[in-house]
Amino acid sequence: MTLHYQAGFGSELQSEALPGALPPHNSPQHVPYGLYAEQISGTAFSAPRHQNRRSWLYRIRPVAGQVCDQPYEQPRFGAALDIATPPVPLRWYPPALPATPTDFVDGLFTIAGNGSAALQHGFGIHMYAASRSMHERVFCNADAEMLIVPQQGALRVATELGLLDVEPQEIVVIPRGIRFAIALTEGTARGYVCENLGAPFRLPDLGVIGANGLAAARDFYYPQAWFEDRAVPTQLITRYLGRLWQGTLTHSPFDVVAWHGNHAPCKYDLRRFNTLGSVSFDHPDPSIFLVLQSPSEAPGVDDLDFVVFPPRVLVAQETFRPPWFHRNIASEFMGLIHGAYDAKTAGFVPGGASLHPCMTGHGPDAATVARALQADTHTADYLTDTMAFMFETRLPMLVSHDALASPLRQQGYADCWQGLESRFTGQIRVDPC
Ligand SMILES: O=C(O)Cc1cc(O)ccc1O
Ligand SMILES: [Fe+2]
Repeated sequence: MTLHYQAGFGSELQSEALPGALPPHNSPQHVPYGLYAEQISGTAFSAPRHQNRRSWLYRIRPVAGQVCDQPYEQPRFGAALDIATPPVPLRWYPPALPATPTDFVDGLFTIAGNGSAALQHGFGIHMYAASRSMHERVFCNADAEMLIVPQQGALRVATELGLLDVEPQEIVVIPRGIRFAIALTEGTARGYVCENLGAPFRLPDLGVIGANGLAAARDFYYPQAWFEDRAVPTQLITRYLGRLWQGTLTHSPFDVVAWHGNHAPCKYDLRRFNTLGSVSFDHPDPSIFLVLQSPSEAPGVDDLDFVVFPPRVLVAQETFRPPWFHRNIASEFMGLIHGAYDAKTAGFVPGGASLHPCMTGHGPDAATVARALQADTHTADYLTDTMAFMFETRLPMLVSHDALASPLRQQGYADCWQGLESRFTGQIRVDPC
C-alpha cells in the first residue's frame, strides 16, 4: 500500500478516513459515526499562537481508562548515565543486529543524555538495533518528543494519526504522547533516536538567508487518518519520568477515524535539504546545516539542534575546506547514515557514532588534513555519497555506563590525530640586549 501524505511543517492539517467523519466544530454533542472527540495538547493551552500545538482526534474508544500501571523491564533503554563521564572524544563502531527476535522498543539502548524528565528539560540520545516488528505492542513517550533517524532498514510507523513510511536518509518526528508502533519493512533495522524533553522541534528562523533555504516546510509530510477496529489485546508501553510502564488494552489504539490539528507526527527526507555554504572563502559554522531546533529561553541558544551534513559542492578558495579544528561550548553527538564524512578518513563508519564533549578538541583526522593541505582550492570539490548528522546541545552530555564500557567503543579514537606534528616555520626571536 503506497501511502499519501499531507505537507507543511507545523501546519493546521485535517484528515478523515471515512467521509464526513470530521465534525464541523471540535466537540459536538454527537460526533459523526458515534466517535469520541479527544484533544491532545503539545504546548500549554495559552502558548502563543505560532508555538501552540494541539490536535483533535475522533476515535472509536477514548484513551481514558487505558492505563499502564506495571513496570516494564528494558534496562538498556534508560541505562544509567555516568556522572564521571570523562572529557574525551568518544567513538563507537556500529551495533550488530540482534540475533534473537527484538523489536524497536527492546532494541533501544541509551548512549547519552542530560536533564530531567521530571523537570521537562534536556535530552536523551539512543540507538536501536531491531530484528522484528512491534507485534500487538504500542509505545507512547509521555516525557519527550522522539526524533528517529533510520540508518539501515526502512520502517513503517503506525501512529494514532496515520501511517508513515520512512527509509534511511529520511527522519521521523513523533510528538510527545502520540502512540506508535514500528514495523520493519525489510526485517531488520538500525538507527538513532533523540528524545527531546524541551520545547518541540521547530524550523529555525532564516534571518538574512531570506524566505527560502535549508529545510523547506513543504517537505515535511504528515499522515492521512487511518484506523483499525480490532479487538486484540495490545500491550501499551509508556515512558514516563524516565521509566517504562506497561498495561494491556482490549483493542488496538489505532482507532482514530479523523483528526485535525498540528500536534502530529511527520517525516522529512534529508536529501531535500537545501544546503547553503561559502562561495567565497572559509568553512562556515555548522549552524548553516540546521534542520530542526529546540530553542531555550535564551535568544539564539538552542537546547537541542538537529544538524545534517548532506552531499554538497565545496568551492571556498584559499581555504582549508574540511571542518576546522575546534572546541565548542556545545556538545556534539554525530552519526553517519550513509557513505563517508568529510572530516574523517577512517573509523567513523555508517551506523557508528561519535561524541565530542564540550570544550574537547577535535576536527579532521591526520589523513584528512594531509589531503586538504595538498588540495587545489580553485576547483570544485564534489562531496557525494555522504549523509552525516549531529545532535548538538548546550548541555554537557552524560554518557551511559554501558556506552563507556561497550566493546564497540574505539579505545584508540584520539590516535586519529596522531601525526599532526608541528609545521611551525618561525623561529623564537632572541632580542639582543
Ligand atoms: O565536529 C564535527 O565534525 C562537526 C562539525 C562540522 C563542521 O563543518 C563544523 C563544526 C563542527 O563541529
Ligand atoms: Fe565538532
